[in-house]
Order: sequence, then C-alpha cells, then structure tokens
Amino acid sequence: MADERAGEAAPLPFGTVAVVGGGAWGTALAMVAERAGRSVRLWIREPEAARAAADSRRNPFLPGHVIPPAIAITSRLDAVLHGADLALLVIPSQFLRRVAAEVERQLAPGVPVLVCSKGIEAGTGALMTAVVAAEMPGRPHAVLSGPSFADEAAAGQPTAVTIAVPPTAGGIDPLAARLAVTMGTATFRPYVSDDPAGVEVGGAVKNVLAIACGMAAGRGYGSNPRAALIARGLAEMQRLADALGGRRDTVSGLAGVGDLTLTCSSEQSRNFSFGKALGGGLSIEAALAGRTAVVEGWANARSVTELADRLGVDMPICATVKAILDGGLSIEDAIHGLLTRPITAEPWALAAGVQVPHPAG
Ligand SMILES: NC(=O)C1=CN([C@@H]2O[C@H](COP(=O)(O)OP(=O)(O)OC[C@H]3O[C@@H](n4cnc5c(N)ncnc54)[C@H](O)[C@@H]3O)[C@@H](O)[C@H]2O)C=CC1
Ligand SMILES: O=C(CO)COP(=O)(O)O
Repeated sequence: MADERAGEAAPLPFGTVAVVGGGAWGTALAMVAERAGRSVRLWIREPEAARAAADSRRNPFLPGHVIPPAIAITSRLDAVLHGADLALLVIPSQFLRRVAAEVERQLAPGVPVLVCSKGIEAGTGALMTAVVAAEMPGRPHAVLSGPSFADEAAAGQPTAVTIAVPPTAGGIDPLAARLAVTMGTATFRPYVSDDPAGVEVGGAVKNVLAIACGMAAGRGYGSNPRAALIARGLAEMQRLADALGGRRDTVSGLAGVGDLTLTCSSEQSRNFSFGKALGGGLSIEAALAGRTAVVEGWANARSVTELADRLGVDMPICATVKAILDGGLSIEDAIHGLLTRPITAEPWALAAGVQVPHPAG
C-alpha cells in the first residue's frame, strides 16, 4: 500500500531558538535544542548569574551539567530575541505574564512562541497559553509539557513530551510538527496534540498532587495512599480539563498520567520533596528555606482550587492541599476528611450515568 504521506514535504525546523528563562528547565531545553542542531541563545534574567554562566558554562539551577559553548548566554533580552525565529518561554507560572509582555515588545511579528511553563495564574485562573494569547495578541503559540525532569533531559536520557497547538479546521496545526522537529532528537521525542487545554491542566494539577503524595510519604505512609492519590488525582484532572474545553483523554497521555506518575513517585520532584518536608513536620517557611528553585504546586494549589471553585469542578485533593498550605488544616485531618467523604463511583461509571447509592445513616 502506498504511503499516504509520500511526496509530502517534511516539516522544516526553526533555525534560531531564543530560550527565555534560565532556570533548570530553560537551560535543559536550550541544551536539547542545541543537540537537535539549532542555533540557541539563552536568557538568564539576573545579569550576574548570566555572566557567571557564560564564563563557567554552568548554571547553579542545573548543577552537574556543562552548557555547550555554542549556546550564547546573556541577560539582554533584546540580544536573545533579535533574529530568533522561535522563542521558548520557560518562566515560573506566576511571572509569565510580565515576561511575555516584555518579549512581545521585542520579538519580530509573527515569530511563534512555545510555552514551557507549567501552571495556572493566580487571580485570573488563566492557563499559560491564555496568558500568552492576552499579552501577545495574534502571535502563533503552542505549549510543551510532559514527564521531563530537567536534569535527565539535559543528560540526554530518553524523554517524551507533548507539544500542543490550538486546533485548526484541518486537523493538527502544522506548527506542531515544525516545533517537534525543531526540538526532537533520538533522545527527546515530542508527540503532537491539538488540545492545549488538556495538556496544560495535566502540567498544572500534577504539581499540586505531587505535594499531596510528598506529604503522605513524609508522614510515613506507603504505596497504597500514593496510588490512591494518583488515581483520584487523575479524576480531578479529567474534570478540570473537561470544564476548560479540553479532552479527558488527553489527561491519559504524557502530560497527564505521564507527568503525574513521574512527579508523584520521585524525590527528584521539587513539589514532592516540598510536600515530604511538610509531611515530616517542617513548617512551610522551613520547608522552603534555602530553596531557590520554584515549587509550582505551592502557588498552584490556590490557583487550581480557585479556578475549580469558580467553574464548579470538584477537586477535593487539590482543595485539601490548599487548605493545608493556608495553615487551616492538619495533615491527619486532611487524610481523614478525604477518606470519609460520601460514597461515589469511579469517573467512567459517573460518565456513563450510573446512580450512586447514598450511604445509610
Ligand atoms: N525543572 C524541571 O524539571 C521542569 C520545570 N518545568 C517548568 O518550567 C518552569 C520554570 O521552572 P524551572 O526552569 O525549573 O525554574 P527554576 O526553579 O530552576 O529557576 C527559577 C527561575 O525563575 C526565574 N525567576 C525568579 N524570579 C523571577 C521573576 N520575578 N520573573 C521572571 N523570572 C523569575 C529565575 O530567573 C529562574 O530562571 C516552571 O513552570 C516549571 O514547572 C517544566 C518541566 C520540567
Ligand atoms: O515538571 C517537572 C517534571 O515533568 C518537574 O517537576 P518538579 O517541579 O516537581 O521538580
């Protein structure tokens, strides 16, 4: 049978990539793009840190890695963006809006942006692509998410992610394939999707659930509670994706189940280890002390819960994490509260319309 795609031109990669955000993930993605053959510039916000990284080829946010000399490093945003034909935004979720607005002023019109942050904005409840659409009106954009610890991606360990572009009438927007070939290598494999909302919900909510799993581990709980939190957390993700116009099925993919299992089962996760420190009895201040790295789930416990409340979506685990972080609930009371909720059915049964029996008494 003839290959239907025979004769189709292969998507062309973008040649010059500006990576805006020099934390662990921005630095790792710059290394991935350089390995894929791109000309790469990396923006590190703090001038002194940028100078030190340019000289030493090391970044304290990503210890143990040498940044290839071919990657230009600077704190000058204009220099990073000038002549770029793709910009990656790799900024902690609560700071993305300000940086996106600044990038918009300096990036040539029509140059696409790939959002690599994970989270939901506090106050507005906006997904990261909605922040970009508001601050960079009309600019083509996409989101990259999935199970990807910066350290392992930088080391060239096999990593798979999802790149999602808003849907077009003709199927998946060709921009998705261009972005995939721009970033893809034999060790970094992007899959394409037309469901940014589903992908983004996965990336935002898993950070909150990883804190919950960390808290359980810190309290000395074993594997049963963790598996329950992962499976029931997935149901929360599905409901939120659905309410935001995403697809429940997207949450079964890399950016949902993939990232959820990664972050909820590894001490490497900043969110998990923060939760574990709290579960072990540390105060929030003590658990955050000395950390320069972002713990997205901390701000996102609030932003996710507030958004869910506004949309009328039931997300009891995320709400419980928020209540603990707000200081109003002990971990013991939280666990008791989650386990003694009214009986309900699993999500597929609810979706099929089964009647849930009310508990006696
Ligand atoms: N580290 C990882 O393994 C992964 C991180 N991500 C996501 O990437 C995003 C960036 O995280 P990381 O690179 O890990 O950060 P990081 O924790 O390694 O570094 C913090 C970053 O925040 C920047 N920053 C601090 N204050 C700022 C401000 N006021 N305005 C703008 N930037 C500011 C710092 O310059 C630094 O680049 C987050 O949304 C994270 O969830 C996604 C996948 C993997
Ligand atoms: O998003 C990540 C891996 O996919 C990184 O997770 P942490 O921020 O919890 O370390």
